[in-house]
Amino acid sequence: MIRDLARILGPAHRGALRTYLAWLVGYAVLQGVSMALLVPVLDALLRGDTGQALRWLAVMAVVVTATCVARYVQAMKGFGLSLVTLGTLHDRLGDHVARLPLGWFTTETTGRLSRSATGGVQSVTTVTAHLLAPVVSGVLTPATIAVALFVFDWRLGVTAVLCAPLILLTHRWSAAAVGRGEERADAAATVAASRVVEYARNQQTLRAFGRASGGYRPLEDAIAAQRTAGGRWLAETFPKILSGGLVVQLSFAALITVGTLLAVDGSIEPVRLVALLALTARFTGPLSEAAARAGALRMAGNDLRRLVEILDEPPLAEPEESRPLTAPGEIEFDRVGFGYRPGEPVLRDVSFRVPARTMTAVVGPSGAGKTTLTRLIARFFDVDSGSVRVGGVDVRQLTGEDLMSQLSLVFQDVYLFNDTLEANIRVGRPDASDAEVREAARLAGVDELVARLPRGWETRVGEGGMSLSGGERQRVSVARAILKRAPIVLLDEATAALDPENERYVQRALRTLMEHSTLLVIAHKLPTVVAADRILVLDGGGVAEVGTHEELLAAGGRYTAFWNERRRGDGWRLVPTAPEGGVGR
Ligand SMILES: Nc1ncnc2c1ncn2[C@@H]1O[C@H](COP(=O)(O)OP(=O)(O)OP(=O)(O)O)[C@@H](O)[C@H]1O
Repeated sequence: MIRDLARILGPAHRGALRTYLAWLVGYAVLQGVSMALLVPVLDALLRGDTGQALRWLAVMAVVVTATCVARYVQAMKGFGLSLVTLGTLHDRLGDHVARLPLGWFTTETTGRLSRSATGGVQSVTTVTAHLLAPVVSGVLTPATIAVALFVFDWRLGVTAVLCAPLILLTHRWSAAAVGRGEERADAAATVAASRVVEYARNQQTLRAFGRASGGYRPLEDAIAAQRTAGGRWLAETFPKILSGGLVVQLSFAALITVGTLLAVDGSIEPVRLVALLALTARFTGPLSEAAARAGALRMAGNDLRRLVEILDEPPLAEPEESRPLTAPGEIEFDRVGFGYRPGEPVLRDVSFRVPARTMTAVVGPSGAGKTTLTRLIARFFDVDSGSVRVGGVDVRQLTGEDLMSQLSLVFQDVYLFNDTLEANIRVGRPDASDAEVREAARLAGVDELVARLPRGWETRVGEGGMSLSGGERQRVSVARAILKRAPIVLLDEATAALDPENERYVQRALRTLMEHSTLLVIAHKLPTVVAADRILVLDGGGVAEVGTHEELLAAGGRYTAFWNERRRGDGWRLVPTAPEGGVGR
């Protein structure tokens, strides 16, 4: 745990951690020594040797003063460190998460991150503020007392030393059970939390299918599992915690028994025995305190480990500096192999080139890997084999910033910030002039939308853009892309969002984008496919066919079959609905 803490604090604060630990150890030992000094003081007092008692009392006063100073310093340093831990953890988590591959952010990992960044960080800060001191002093103070018992009477010392491992083992056993139980309870709580989010997010779907009132089975199961894990945790750990306390009391009883037997035997004076029994009472007190806090410390240790695990997630390896682009605006896949899970390839040996300022339409059955292609270009994931090149350079040899400056992404899941429409478009290029923002909005059909909204440009769109329709959100996203003027645009022509009106605007926007950029479009609409310079047919994890619409129809292969099938379907129309016509060069 100390190692994890040192790793989180980093080299800048490791010295402070060492100093804190040194003061803590000093305090624990001094506390043991000050307690041990009770024996000669009481011994002298009970004998009636006041002078000797006063001399020992003076020594004790010095040691007690030193103990108080050490206690104060270690407590202040502990609090200071806990504040440093809080700040460092938030900074490091923030920096690290910003460098993680986007593919890392699943519902589960996001839930884990959110729990760790809030409750987990709070729990870790209690380690140096509250938990470590009682546990360390609860072990070291009794150890010092055991050494003193040896000095005063070796037989009592041996009894204490024999009891100590038993006490420590019992405490370790119960703390380990607390830790294991907490891990299970935490895992169940994380699942339950993500199910709650899922339940809230999917209300629309659940209601549409009449599933909202009858309960949501995955959520109920997750809550039941959380309850079971919590109950099991309590049932397993409670007896162990109790037995920890029992062992402490039994050890105290053993020390009294041995002391009494020695007094009966006459090998220890009753007066001395009284003094030694006062010391043995102090032997068990800190141990009980340590036992009480050991479970909490173990839980904080689990939180710490989970944070370290997040910080250990390998970030996207980025070069310090990008390699210069050799073919600006070009996209190339060179024998790319990729799968989301090991042993389950989605793309196999995929090679193709999209020359600069041309338009390529990607078509293929659902699940063929069309979206995956765009994710690899944007480096949400790294390829397993081969290379994806943007502007002639492997995306792994470009910094994240430089890669993103080459790309505009118009994907299905458009996120709109809870801000005005204008601010949402300006995200594309924050330093754009007002006129440029308006022009981009006009080309994407957002101005027509603005005219309909009560507060026009100042209309705030809700969090995640919920107050706009899917098609309207997509128009805002297209306006962002137009404004950004990136050399390459990756566009997913979301079928659901493309009613005839939206489609008209998207087609117009595509024409504008084509003037400056290379376009890779996951195409669902016939006009887009027909207008593309090249069509890439993706199937079975590979490129099945490449060519123009005419070439591919003439070839009579997979595209022709696909075309005929889709032409019969709703999503494809032979005649473009747009009055201005389809996309044309
Ligand atoms: N994040 C992910 N984790 C694991 N598997 C994934 C993930 N995203 C996609 N897949 C799987 O990879 C395969 C290709 O998915 P992809 O979304 O690229 O297909 P697509 O051709 O775009 O499909 P569609 O037209 O239905 O959107 C599918 O089998 C899909 O289940």
